[in-house]
Amino acid sequence: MITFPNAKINLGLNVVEKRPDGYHNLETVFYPINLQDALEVNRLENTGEPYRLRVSGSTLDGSPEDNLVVKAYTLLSDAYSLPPVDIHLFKHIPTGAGLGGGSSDCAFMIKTLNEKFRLGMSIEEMEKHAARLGADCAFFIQNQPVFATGTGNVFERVSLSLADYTLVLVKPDISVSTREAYGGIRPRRPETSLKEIIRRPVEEWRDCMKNDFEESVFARHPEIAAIKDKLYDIGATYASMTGSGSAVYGLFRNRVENVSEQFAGCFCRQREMI
Ligand SMILES: C[C@@](CO)(OP(=O)(O)O)[C@H](O)COP(=O)(O)OP(=O)(O)OC[C@H]1O[C@@H](n2ccc(N)nc2=O)[C@H](O)[C@@H]1O
Ligand SMILES: Nc1ncnc2c1ncn2[C@@H]1O[C@H](COP(=O)(O)OP(=O)(O)O)[C@@H](O)[C@H]1O
Repeated sequence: MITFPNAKINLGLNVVEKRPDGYHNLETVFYPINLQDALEVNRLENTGEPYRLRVSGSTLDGSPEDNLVVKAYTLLSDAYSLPPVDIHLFKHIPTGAGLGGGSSDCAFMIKTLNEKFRLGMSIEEMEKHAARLGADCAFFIQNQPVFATGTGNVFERVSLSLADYTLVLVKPDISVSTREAYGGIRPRRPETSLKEIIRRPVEEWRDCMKNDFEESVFARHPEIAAIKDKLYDIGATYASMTGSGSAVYGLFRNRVENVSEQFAGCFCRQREMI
């Protein structure tokens, strides 16, 4: 069985408070985008191993046990009797980007195992398992635009469509650690809730929709700030870093000419919004 785990962007991100467990409560809108890995899962016959993982496309650091698709398999193996599996992951979504690629692979692995081996889990059960493996994994179970609170695991559906926009996504060759990014933040509640801001026209977002990670990440990496400025220079209606970075996106009313040349040296993709 083959599925295509997609990336997300954050529309605004407010880190509102630090929790006693060291994590942070946030408010953000998660929005799925058209940039995908591929994940194939088959039964593994006659090898005696519980699983085999092959990764192609871009390389990933760490051993197979560190991979979130294997963590998802291992977690579900504790609760259900699962046969050995042969996993092939084609990585296309850049990592350390704020695009949630690893989290999406994890959630799609849970959905695949549920369907392929008829585990009978409800959406809520799958979300609960996903949330144990990463703060933003649960979003990818339903994969619909949501206003997210808590650590990024409490969702409220929002009726928002950006289907009329073109996305330009630019990821410089810089990785930002999520843990470090949270460390650079002084949490506070925004004056206007994001839930209210997303109801305004996209043209107004530039003046009121903020990603709280930008201040400290841009101070450390001015190259990332320069990408955002350039996206506005070439006509973006709205531009922002996504999540804890380092990818930056622009929403455009029309397609952009020669976009790869404008951001030479960066991973750069242009896609219609979902
Ligand atoms: C910043 C966000 C916003 O969408 O996305 P990304 O930039 O990773 O895509 C998420 O909150 C990232 O979620 P995720 O990437 O799943 O985080 P995890 O692996 O669970 O946590 C990595 C580390 O970040 C910190 N962390 C994470 C989430 C959170 N709400 N508060 C935190 O303080 C913790 O120090 C944790 O050890
Ligand atoms: N299947 C996977 N794909 C990508 N990263 C993974 C995966 N499994 C584990 N990881 C680890 O998770 C970390 C965060 O990955 P990812 O979710 O892609 O980025 P981000 O948190 O920037 O959105 C990476 O540093 C990587 O080592």
